[in-house]
Amino acid sequence: QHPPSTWRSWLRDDTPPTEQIPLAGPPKDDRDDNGQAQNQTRPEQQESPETTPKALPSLPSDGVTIPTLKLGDEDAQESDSDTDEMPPPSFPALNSAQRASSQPRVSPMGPPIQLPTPRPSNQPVSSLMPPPQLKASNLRALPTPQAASASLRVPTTGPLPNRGPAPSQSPNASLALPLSGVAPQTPNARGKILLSPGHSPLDWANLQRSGKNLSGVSSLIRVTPSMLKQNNGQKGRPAWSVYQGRVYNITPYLPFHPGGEGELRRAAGKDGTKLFMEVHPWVNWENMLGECVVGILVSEEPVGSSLEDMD
Ligand code: HEM
Repeated sequence: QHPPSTWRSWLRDDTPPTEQIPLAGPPKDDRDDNGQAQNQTRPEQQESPETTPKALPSLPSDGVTIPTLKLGDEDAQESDSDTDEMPPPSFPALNSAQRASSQPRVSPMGPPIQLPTPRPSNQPVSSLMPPPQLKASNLRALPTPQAASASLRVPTTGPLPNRGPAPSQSPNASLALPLSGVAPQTPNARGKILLSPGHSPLDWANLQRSGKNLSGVSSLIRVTPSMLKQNNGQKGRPAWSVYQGRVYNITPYLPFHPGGEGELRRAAGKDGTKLFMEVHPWVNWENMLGECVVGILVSEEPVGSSLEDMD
């Protein structure tokens, strides 16, 4: 398909436009970059490069819009010329179904040419997922001032847990502890006690990492109920306690127990699982007493049996 001769006339007959018109980069001299002057003044330029290129008189200059050439898109040249005063191509016909539809133009010279569909820059790319919709139900409600203050409130009664004594100039003088030295194990509102210095949870964690033998045994042993009952922490004996079948030496942990030594002693020499679970099922005793494991609780040994026989 060839363009109409009326606007084809300014091109050299022997030169296809795609070969002669520079399609990339800025103009290298002061010529017009519409391609007309370049093509028509080339011979003069080759003879005298200093001559300013001029359009030939055959160029229609009165009121005719010069088609703009786009980079590497010969088809765009044709579509640009369609918007001018040039007559449209003879095929397809103006009232044909091909023009009415959005199908690409069918060329008699070859397969249909797919025109790039211009996309407005403010519309999303269709192959991408749309952004998620924000629903009010998906958002967590902010805590109300009442709930926030209740959860963050410092206990109003008793000493502060794991802290030093309150200063004497405390605004609430009636709750201030006497600065007498050793901190008493006074339960607070949650039943926690004031641990003596050097017995914080962090101190216990450091002691567990120290490598000291906290179990009191050189290797894990089988503990019978009678052995457990004997090691109840009284008369200088160690305090053993069973939690879910494992026997722990709770003796070194006694001064570190946030609930107080007395509470912990209630489970000495017996199975403390039920007591433990009643008070603080969220506490991970396997981690906290990992270095205190003595062994496992077994049923009472028959007389004469040994550990080897049970293997
Ligand atoms: C050897 C096993 C035990 C370990 C490792 C242990 C550990 C702990 C820990 C870490 C806390 C602080 C909990 C917190 O701040 O949320 C605590 C508190 C407490 N524990 Fe234990 N405990 C043990 C056994 C027991 C037993 C047998 C009792 C009672 C018979 C007991 C009674 C308490 C009480 C009353 C508190 C204070 C209240 C509380 O924090 O909720 N504990 N214990």
